[in-house]
Amino acid sequence: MVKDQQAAAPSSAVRHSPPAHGGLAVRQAVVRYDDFTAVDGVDLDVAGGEVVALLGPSGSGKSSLLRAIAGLEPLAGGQLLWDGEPVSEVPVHRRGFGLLFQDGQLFPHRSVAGNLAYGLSDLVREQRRARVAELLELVGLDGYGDRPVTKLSGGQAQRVALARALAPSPRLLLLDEPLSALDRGLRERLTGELHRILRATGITAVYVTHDHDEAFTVADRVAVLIDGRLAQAGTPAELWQSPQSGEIAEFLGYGPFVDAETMRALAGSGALDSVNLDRRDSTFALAPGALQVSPDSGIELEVLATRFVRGRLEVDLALPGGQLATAIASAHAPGTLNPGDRVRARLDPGAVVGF
Ligand SMILES: Nc1ncnc2c1ncn2[C@@H]1O[C@H](COP(=O)(O)OP(=O)(O)OP(=O)(O)O)[C@@H](O)[C@H]1O
Repeated sequence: MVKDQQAAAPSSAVRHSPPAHGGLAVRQAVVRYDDFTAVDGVDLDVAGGEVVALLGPSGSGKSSLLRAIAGLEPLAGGQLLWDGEPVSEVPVHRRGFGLLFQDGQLFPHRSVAGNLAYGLSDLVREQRRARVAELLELVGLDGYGDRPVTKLSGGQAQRVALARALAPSPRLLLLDEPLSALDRGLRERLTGELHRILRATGITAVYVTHDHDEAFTVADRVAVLIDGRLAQAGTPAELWQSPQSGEIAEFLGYGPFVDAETMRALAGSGALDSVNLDRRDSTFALAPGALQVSPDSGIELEVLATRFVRGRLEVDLALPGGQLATAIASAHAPGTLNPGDRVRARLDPGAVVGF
């Protein structure tokens, strides 16, 4: 697999702006394992220079679709086009696509520079050296060229793996959960880094993740897969503002879900007419932070538990229907609210969607 990836047609320059042409079209893609259908008629377009995240719960078919795009899994139906040309029958190493997996699969016996230079054998020595230096700078590892890869931290190793995947300037970069083996803090930092690096190269990319925050940070558009089908695709803002089903909203981090009666109690009269709410809806989903503890107005609710998270107090409250909802108590110091206390809470109607 690594060999195939490295054999992808190399070229010498990092692109610093999106290509004028190029783009992937997935048409009615089907991936089957025996009689189990893992990807079920997915249509997806990725324009040149665009980063699209495939987001979905475990087992929703994200990796299967990515592997089919790479050519590592055959399509049982549908088509893949690059720049309008069919590529479904093109072997992996001739697609010109780069791959990056959770475990970057570096060559352990080579140095950092040796790993990066592997796919650059068509360049003369000086060009190769310059390209390796350029890539190390791009991923924030200036001066690490001589390091054995066995002496890198997990985060550094994934940066090297990314640089190696970018080295031959693939026309499409396919990333499968590239940060999921790292701990949370590092993952959050590297997510922002990845966003910067992908933008700086102007590369076209498909990024598989089950983490909505990661998808929203890295991608221009997000395609949500559920049970092998494309449930919804849009920009992060479009998805967040208008999830098309409760299932998608839940997966994006909305919750709790409340009925219209509870919603009316929370919102107060009139609030159901505000932008996002429709009186015909029967279920409403609250975004994280939709409820705020307020000293002087709002509905009175009982405190069930409190937590101090990232410098602010979060309070679990019992809603009128008995459900639990977390509110932010920005004006309260830790220890000033306790289980059993009653507080007032206000709802931000813009942070609620109805179904
Ligand atoms: N080689 C295989 N043989 C049989 N079934 C498979 C194979 N690979 C995946 N599957 C099944 O296909 C479905 C989709 O798997 P896939 O790995 O594509 O999902 P995913 O969304 O990437 O999940 P995860 O986030 O857990 O990696 C799952 O039910 C999985 O068990």
